[in-house]
Amino acid sequence: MRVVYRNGGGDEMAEDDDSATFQSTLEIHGATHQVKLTPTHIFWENIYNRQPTKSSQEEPLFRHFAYCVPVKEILCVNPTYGTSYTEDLNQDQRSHGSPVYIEMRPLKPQSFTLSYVKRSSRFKWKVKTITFTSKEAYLCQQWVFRIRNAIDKLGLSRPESLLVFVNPYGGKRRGPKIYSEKVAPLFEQAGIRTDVIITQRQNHARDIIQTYDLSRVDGVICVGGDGMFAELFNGLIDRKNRELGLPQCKDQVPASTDLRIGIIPAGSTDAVVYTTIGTNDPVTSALHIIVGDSIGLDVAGVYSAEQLIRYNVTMLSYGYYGDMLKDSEKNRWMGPKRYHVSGVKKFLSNKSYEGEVSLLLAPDADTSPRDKTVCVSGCNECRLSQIRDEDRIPTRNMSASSSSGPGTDGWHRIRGKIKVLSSFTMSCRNALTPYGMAPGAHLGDGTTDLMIISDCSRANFLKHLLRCQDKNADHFDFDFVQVFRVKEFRFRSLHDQSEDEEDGSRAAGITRTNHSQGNVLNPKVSLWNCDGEILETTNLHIKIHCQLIKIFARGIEENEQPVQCPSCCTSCETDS
Ligand SMILES: Nc1ncnc2c1ncn2[C@@H]1O[C@H](COP(=O)(O)OP(=O)(O)OP(=O)(O)O)[C@@H](O)[C@H]1O
Repeated sequence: MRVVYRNGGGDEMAEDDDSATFQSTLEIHGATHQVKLTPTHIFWENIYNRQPTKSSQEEPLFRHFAYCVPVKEILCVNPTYGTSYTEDLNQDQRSHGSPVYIEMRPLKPQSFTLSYVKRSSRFKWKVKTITFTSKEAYLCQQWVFRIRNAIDKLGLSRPESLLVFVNPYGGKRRGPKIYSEKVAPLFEQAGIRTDVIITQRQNHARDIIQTYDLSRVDGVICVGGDGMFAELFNGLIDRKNRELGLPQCKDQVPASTDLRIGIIPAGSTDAVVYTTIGTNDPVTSALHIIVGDSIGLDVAGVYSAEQLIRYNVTMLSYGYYGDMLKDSEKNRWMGPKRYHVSGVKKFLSNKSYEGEVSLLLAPDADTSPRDKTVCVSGCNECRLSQIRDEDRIPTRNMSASSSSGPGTDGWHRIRGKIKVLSSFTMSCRNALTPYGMAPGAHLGDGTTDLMIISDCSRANFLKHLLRCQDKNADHFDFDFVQVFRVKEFRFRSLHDQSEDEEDGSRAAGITRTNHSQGNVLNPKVSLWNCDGEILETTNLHIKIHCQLIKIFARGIEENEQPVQCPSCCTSCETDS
């Protein structure tokens, strides 16, 4: 028999005949249910609600609705005990009766609660708790044991201990409140130990990571925005490579970090959580951490004169977005609205900057930034890229379609007045651009989507900006916009006297540099916006490192739809 099962994320087909490892009848709200456990799912259905097939055409499917939860999305299962005798005594009896109480509880559980992930509105997860009861206490003990065993057998690598950094300064400054009210109780319920540090200053978290005993934790969490996340992964990559004695320079592939990073969104943009989970809901992020999700993210190494400046994962942008960020820092008190104010100011100033972009196209360019395919959970392109990267298969070179052809070294060169030069290592979804600034970019394919907007009129630039917010429009489809999927690129300003250092001596060690501070005063050069932080070095060389870090997420879930509870459902209980 096959049954259509229903969980919070949509109807799901699952075989329930042969693979049941445990089953019995149990009661939910006094109604008898048939409950089954298989290695991957737990199912329950009200045995009196079975709907026989209406016609023979429905065979072999015996279609009726039951409930199904994947074992990997069970948060915890706990026995519950009946009320104690003393709880039945009223306050008067307690205070004036016998000074000594003997607590009398049933020794064995007569019920157990199952807490699991339930999908609510788009991409959002919440906790659902349901209580199963039985007159046979032994049966409840067995269920708790079997379900815990099923979770263990999946080998999910769920965290037991976490180092948590809370940024009290980012976004609307609600990080500490979000953590203590929405996230800490969930970690506690899941039995996760935490060491919580409220950051006191910029780079505080990065400094702590350099010396903290990381062997004690299974992950590092930031409660903050993209800037805070960047601090954490920069700190972790630094630490790993320092311990291995690897220099962080352009020609050295950095070692990847083992510890996963979790992000509880409390920033202004939260592009990483929007792109990897689909929503900036703190509870959803906490639940992805608790169930032990994992996904690899590409990291762009940003180098100047061969030396590493920093690592980047979202947007790295020169021109308009750099100027806008610089201006917005003065208005941090406005919260996220500061970006709108500065965006308008910089739009009106309509500046472009002369420079040269050199780029090396992605070697396995079966995909393009303008593909309509979106990187989703379990993305095949990212999986293949990781295998290719591990095997280091020699790559072929492709010619660019709209740039000057490659030189003998395989590099394409584009020179001119540039309004925006943006590299998107992920699609960079956010509240304003729901499909992201680079909708086709992948999380882990070892490439970045490089957009070049040439000098253009304000009206044309406005058209482009408006299209970024329209999911049906292609904001790359203008003659002043070019986009390439690249593995590596360089930028050189035609007006930066202070930096012709690409051929300088190779740096060793992990010292990070920030050259040419003098450029801040040079009106002919702009700044870089690197994951929402300002970089004042103008001439940069960028290299993408495939899936260098791992985070607690699974990517955007395709076809995810909330499901309305049918009226027959007896399973709905408390949402915590
Ligand atoms: N106590 C603190 N005081 C000042 N700055 C801090 C403090 N703690 C952390 N920071 C810094 O605050 C910066 C911004 O933080 P965060 O990324 O969390 O918020 P945001 O910039 O508002 O959000 P987003 O990056 O998503 O736009 C980070 O660079 C971080 O280093």
